[in-house]
Amino acid sequence: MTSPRTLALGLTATLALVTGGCGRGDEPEPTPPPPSPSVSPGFVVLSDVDDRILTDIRYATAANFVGRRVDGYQEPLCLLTARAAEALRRVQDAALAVGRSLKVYDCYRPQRATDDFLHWAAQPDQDATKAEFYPRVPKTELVDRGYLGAPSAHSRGSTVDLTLVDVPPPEQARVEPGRPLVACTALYARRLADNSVDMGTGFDCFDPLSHTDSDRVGPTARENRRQLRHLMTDGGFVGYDREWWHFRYRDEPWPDTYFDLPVTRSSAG
Ligand SMILES: C[C@@H](N)C(=O)N[C@H](C)C(=O)O
Ligand SMILES: [Zn+2]
Repeated sequence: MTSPRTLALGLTATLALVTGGCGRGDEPEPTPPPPSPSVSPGFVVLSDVDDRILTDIRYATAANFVGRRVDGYQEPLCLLTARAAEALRRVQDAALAVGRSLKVYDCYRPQRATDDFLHWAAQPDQDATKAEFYPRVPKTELVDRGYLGAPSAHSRGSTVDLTLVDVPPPEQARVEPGRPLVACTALYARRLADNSVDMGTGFDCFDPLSHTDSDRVGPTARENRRQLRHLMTDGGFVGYDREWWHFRYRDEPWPDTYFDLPVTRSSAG
């Protein structure tokens, strides 16, 4: 069993303390983790708890802001603490009752994946995905502006990135490598093919337009964001003012522990 890491890791810990990571808005400030015990997080695979929830684990593919599979994502699975997964199952019940389904983009995120993000963010020349994912924000500012958490609540196993999809779900087009990049801030019909409802921006669009309460998105997107937030808040999750897709389970079992197990079925249990 890989033990959780303390994050007394120089750059990562320094960034966490200096920037507050995703500690803005509704999210509490991340506290420096204590020396980590050797504990098993008790993760479950979300589809084992609720196979009605759609999954599109972008960091296990090249369809993400880094432009390649991210370190630690060995399988396209959503791992979560049992508590968060059960809560999400209840949110899915409520979503289906209003004709919509949840679709998760990211769940538990190993610390090595955050390290990969930070390493990528520190390479100004690796800007191949800028036109799509952060067209108006310099990559060197992604951490300071709160779009990348360091450390990230995702590594505690009870935080999810997700959206809403109509039921029955429209077909999702395959994302072709080498496709022309379209800004995530573009109109719904022009953005990266995704079967989700219009949220005003694509997922992982690092831009002020993604701020949950932005008044610069259209009325449909505003209503869809309100609906997602309402469903998640009622289910015990806390949103984040910088990213409409990011929610942390309020009663998380590991509020101070950051794990580094890879995303693979054998990390559950
Ligand atoms: C990278 C994005 N999907 C996200 O989750 N951002 C927050 C701030 C995080 O990294 O914790
Ligand atoms: Zn997130």
